[in-house]
Amino acid sequence: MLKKLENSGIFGKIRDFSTKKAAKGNLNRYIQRQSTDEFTVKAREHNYRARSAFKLIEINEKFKFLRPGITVVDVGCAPGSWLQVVVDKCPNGYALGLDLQNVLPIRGADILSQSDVTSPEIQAKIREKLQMRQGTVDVVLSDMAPNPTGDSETDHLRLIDLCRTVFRLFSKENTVENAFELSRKNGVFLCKIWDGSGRGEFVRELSDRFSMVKTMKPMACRDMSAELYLFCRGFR
Ligand SMILES: C[S@@+](CC[C@H](N)C(=O)[O-])C[C@H]1O[C@@H](n2cnc3c(N)ncnc32)[C@H](O)[C@@H]1O
Repeated sequence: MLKKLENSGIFGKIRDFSTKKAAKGNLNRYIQRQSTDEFTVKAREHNYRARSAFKLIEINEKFKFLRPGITVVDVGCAPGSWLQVVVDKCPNGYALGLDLQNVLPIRGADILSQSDVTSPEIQAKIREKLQMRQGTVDVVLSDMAPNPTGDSETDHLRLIDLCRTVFRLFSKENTVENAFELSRKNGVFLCKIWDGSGRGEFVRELSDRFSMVKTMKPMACRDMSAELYLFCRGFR
């Protein structure tokens, strides 16, 4: 990759030699981090499908919300590393994952591939699957990421919108036809956002419905990334 960039002439545009050397050095370090960073290596060792497994593991170590026997819905689950963690931490529970993309099967999880959470038909399917269980959900996870447009503010607002769609699906006074119920006994909603101007308002909306809303950036998030996780507990 470094060679390709060199050939593209990008470094030729930097006149100052020391700056050029520093830029190449930074990029080299970045490329190395991509393929060998601690979490990528650990993910391979533990057979997780993605390094993001360690984000959920860290958040769970802090808040201890994944436990045996619970029902978990994981929205935007592909390739499936969060689901792998859920299945592992919640034996005898029920894990339902869905994603726009195809997701390879995971033993112990129910998966809806090629499924858009904003579609009423898919929402009806989720509700149907949950009704076959006890009906309420203990934990709703959303690690969704829409395709980036390149404009960070637009991307930020689109992701908040997606998170809001999920939030409204289990909200008490919602009028969404296919809503399902989040447990009032310590129900948890964990969602990823990309930081930006709409964060405050969304956190306020969540705070109206949850007794606790915490913002965190797990160690496995890449340094440059604007991603943050909102952990909400105590649904009312
Ligand atoms: C960062 S990945 C999730 C990684 C996953 N947590 C894991 O650990 O394997 C984000 C996913 O969100 C999905 N996604 C984006 N918009 C979606 C939507 N409207 N409905 C369902 N999934 C969506 C994408 O297809 C993508 O696979």
